[in-house]
Amino acid sequence: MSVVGRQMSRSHSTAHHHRQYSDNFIDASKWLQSSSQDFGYGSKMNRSLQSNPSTPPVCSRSSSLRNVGDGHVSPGLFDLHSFDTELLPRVQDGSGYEGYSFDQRRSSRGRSFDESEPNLLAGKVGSRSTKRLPESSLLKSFSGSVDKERANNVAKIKVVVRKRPLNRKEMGKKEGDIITTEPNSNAITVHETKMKVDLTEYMEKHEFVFDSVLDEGVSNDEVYAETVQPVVPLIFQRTKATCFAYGQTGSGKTYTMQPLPIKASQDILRLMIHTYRNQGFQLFVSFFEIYGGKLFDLINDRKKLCMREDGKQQVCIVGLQEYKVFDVETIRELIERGNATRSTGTTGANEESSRSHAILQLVIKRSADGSESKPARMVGKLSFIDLAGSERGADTTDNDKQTRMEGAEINKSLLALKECIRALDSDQGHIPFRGSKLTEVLRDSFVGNSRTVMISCISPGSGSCEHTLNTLRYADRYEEHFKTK
Ligand SMILES: Nc1ncnc2c1ncn2[C@@H]1O[C@H](COP(=O)(O)OP(=O)(O)OP(=O)(O)O)[C@@H](O)[C@H]1O
Repeated sequence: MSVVGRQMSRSHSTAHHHRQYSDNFIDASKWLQSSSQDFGYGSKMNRSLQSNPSTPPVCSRSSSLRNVGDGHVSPGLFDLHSFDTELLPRVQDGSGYEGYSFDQRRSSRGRSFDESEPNLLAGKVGSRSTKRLPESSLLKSFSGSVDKERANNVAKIKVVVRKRPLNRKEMGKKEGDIITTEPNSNAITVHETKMKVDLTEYMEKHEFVFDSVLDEGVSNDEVYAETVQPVVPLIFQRTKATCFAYGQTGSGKTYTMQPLPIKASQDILRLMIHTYRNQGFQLFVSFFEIYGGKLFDLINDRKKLCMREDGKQQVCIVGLQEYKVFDVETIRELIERGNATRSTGTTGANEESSRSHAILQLVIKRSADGSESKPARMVGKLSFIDLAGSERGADTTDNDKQTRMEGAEINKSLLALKECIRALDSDQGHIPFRGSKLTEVLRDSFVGNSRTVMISCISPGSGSCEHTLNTLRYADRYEEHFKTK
């Protein structure tokens, strides 16, 4: 298998096993899940949600054809391919950082970005120093030729493993931590207890190597710096980037994915305000889920969506609401709204959300000349996907027909996703995106100038050994090594 983009170096060490026990856990809420349906939007929110409830009319050839309340579905508000990125001229180089502080501007509204961090990271006490790119370096390093160089340096595919701490339940069951990581290494070892025919126990070690291994001491800020932050500037350069969280239920997918879009939109807005100031970039958010092979808009009352292919075999999600956003607070509120819909929608509680794939997209658009009066077209896109629990794919033997069918659908989509990532990894011309709804929806993220980050989340307890091995094998791009003792 090709080693395209293999990154063996680490930006930080995994040495510090400052274990965080379940007391540090926040409740297993879904993405920024809100307990209330009433979000108490302030005036700013009302403006953002009501006056910009969707792709503005100027932005899309299809945008004027809105989805109407009587269930009639008209050409979509959000058409993944209606914006031909190739028609756009490359954006001008950044106009430079002018010392204008976005945080200062935000603080005039009484709350800065960084003040909001604790909400996102609640319950996670980072045991390491946070390794974020300083703002100035983020802004300065992405202009002109540096952009191109950096784009080439960002791996096309990056696979990161994140191990969470043992939780109270696992400790209660006296489960041991069977995962070890090495300092300054991207290797991870699973210690599996096995039994011989004479019933004596032996240990089989499974060693894997990934692009990056993040142990239980790594904070969400560090996860962001290691995964999504490097690709953020690239989406201004016509890149489509996708970040997945894969793993069994309870392994930390939501905990990991939850803060990433907020952090990414902070950086996107910073770049729009500083580096690409006055260049007409606009940021849009959409949030939907794939449940049982069907699409639902999470920020539009779980409205059922349909996917169509146009004459050019380009996929459109008909009716998906897309919100133009100007600040992180609005994005946060939209995500909360989506999460609340996801977990309290007609299909039920959290249990169900681990059977759906949640897809949040940040899309950057710009008109050909950067003016607001001309239709804006997609420049780049960043998709965050909180995948269904991987073990749900095995629900195919369940007695309940619905569960079996859901399991089969999840299985199909996770396998199709793996096939697509493998095809990308080995630079195959043909990418089998037709294998499932999930991969079809993500079609444009796999073709052309794309970046993919897969975060494999694993539980450390001995009771999860089989699922952990399955997750690591799913993500494995290199060779797995076995040792017994
Ligand atoms: N790295 C971590 N540090 C501390 N707590 C964590 C970490 N990862 C996950 N947790 C906690 O573990 C629990 C399960 O995590 P989470 O809900 O993110 O799992 P999940 O993989 O999304 O599950 P599902 O597939 O059911 O949605 C939560 O209480 C969460 O706060």
